Amino acid sequence: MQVHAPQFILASASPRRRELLTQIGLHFVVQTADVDETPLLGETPAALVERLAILKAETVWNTRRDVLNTPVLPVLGSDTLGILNGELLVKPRDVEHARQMLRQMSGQQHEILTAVALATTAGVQLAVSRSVVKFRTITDPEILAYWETGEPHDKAGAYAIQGLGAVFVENLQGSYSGVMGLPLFETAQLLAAAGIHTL
Ligand SMILES: Cc1cn([C@H]2C[C@H](O)[C@@H](COP(=O)(O)OP(=O)(O)OP(=O)(O)O)O2)c(=O)[nH]c1=O
Repeated sequence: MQVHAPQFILASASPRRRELLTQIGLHFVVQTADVDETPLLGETPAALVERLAILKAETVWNTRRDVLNTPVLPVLGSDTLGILNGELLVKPRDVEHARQMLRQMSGQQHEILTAVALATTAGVQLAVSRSVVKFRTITDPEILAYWETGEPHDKAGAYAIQGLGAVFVENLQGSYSGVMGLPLFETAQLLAAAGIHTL
């Protein structure tokens, strides 16, 4: 088996982000950043998603610098959230919260924002992907059955486009990988600007 040297550090616990980066042939190590994801008072969703992506990247960047006191590999951080009628769609706290979000999303369009931040010795570079997702009508029994599968528990907006949740998605305008948690077009551009190429 060939062992590849890591090209960067992924500051994320999300298996989806690992999967997407592996899909485009990148080699990386994971160091998770446990950050407080609570919105600040009056903070817009766009400002929140950018702040959290930067915070995740910078948190890991700073720990690496403290521990090693040497320049380190670039650090990639990311955050995903949804917006419906100006309200945030985050990870559900419980079945009631998921039910409340999915009822509102039923038959409607919502937006998914994913921000990607790359920390390097040159500072932090940021890219944001914005997608519009249209859901078909979803019934209450479907919402409960979906909750029982476990899939929505750790997903922004309480669904996964890459999973069973795909059956709710009538159409999508934007980035499929962005909705899934890491927009590959924007991520590849950020990495390329830091000298990390996929092709
Ligand atoms: C909308 C949607 C979200 N998601 C996921 C992507 C993210 O993992 C998650 C949103 O939570 P995030 O806080 O962005 O990420 P995370 O907590 O999973 O990982 P970390 O903070 O360590 O980076 O929702 C899907 O997997 N599919 C989808 O269709």
